[in-house]
Parts: sequence; C-alpha cells; structure tokens
Amino acid sequence: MDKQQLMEQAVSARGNAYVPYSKFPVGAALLSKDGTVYTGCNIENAGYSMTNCAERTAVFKAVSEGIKEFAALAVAADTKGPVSPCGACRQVLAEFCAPDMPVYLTNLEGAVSETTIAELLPGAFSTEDLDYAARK
Ligand SMILES: O=c1ccn([C@H]2C[C@H](O)[C@@H](CO)O2)c(=O)[nH]1
Ligand SMILES: [Zn+2]
Repeated sequence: MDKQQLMEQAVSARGNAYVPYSKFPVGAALLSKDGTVYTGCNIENAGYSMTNCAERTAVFKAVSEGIKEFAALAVAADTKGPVSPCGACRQVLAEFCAPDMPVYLTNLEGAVSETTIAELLPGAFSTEDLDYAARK
C-alpha cells in the first residue's frame, strides 16, 4: 500500500459521502500498522452540528474494531489546492496517530501536500502531559 494507492482509496471513499447540505464530499483512507485500510467519508445531518468528517469516520471505524496503531492517512476532496482537515479532526488524529505520521492531503486534480500529524496540530493537547497516576 503506497501513498498513491492510499490517496486513490480516499478518492474512492469520497463517493460514499452523505452530503445533502454542503454537497461537498470528502474521503479519507487511514492505513493501520498491520496493513489494513480504514476508509471514511463525511456524513452530514439535518442538525448540522452532528456532521462527522471523513477523517474522524475513518479513525472511529478503526478504533471501534480495536485498531489504534496507524501508519499513514490520505484525505481527498474537490478543493482548489490540497484539502485541509478541520480543527476537530486534527485533535482526534493527534489522539491516535504519532506526531511524525505522514498525512497526504490531496484534491481531484492530483495536487498533493505531504505533511504530518504534528504539522497539522502543533502543540497538541495530550493526556501524556497529565500525570493521572498522581491524581486521586
Ligand atoms: O477535511 C475535511 C473538511 C471538511 N469536511 C466536511 C465537513 C462537512 O460535511 C463538509 C463541509 O465542511 O466537508 C470533511 O469531512 N473533512
Ligand atoms: Zn474534520
């Protein structure tokens, strides 16, 4: 599974997006360390705030199957330049993915931005900063 194939899977997952409100489909493909790809699409709702982005759909699918170790992520949308994940997704990705994990942001014209989890969310809040063991 190379980065090109991962981006193709993100484009393909975009086809399942449920976007009657924004009409802006997004696809994601999250590669686990054991080599499985968890795809995701955005899923909107009549109550707009219940919308789930493509990236979080992919993470939640994997975690709900017991998979929490990831190697790479691709995200695709019909944007001018490479798509840019929202703040909520950046925080959720930072919970499960290593800071140096590669992220491939792309669009339908083949523009690609290769970035990392740490670059997407510098200074991410993490419970590793808290010493829970010392708390009562
Ligand atoms: O990286 C992104 C950016 C936006 N969206 C979704 C949320 C909403 O359904 C639509 C418009 O913001 O796109 C994603 O799924 N991922
Ligand atoms: Zn998002």
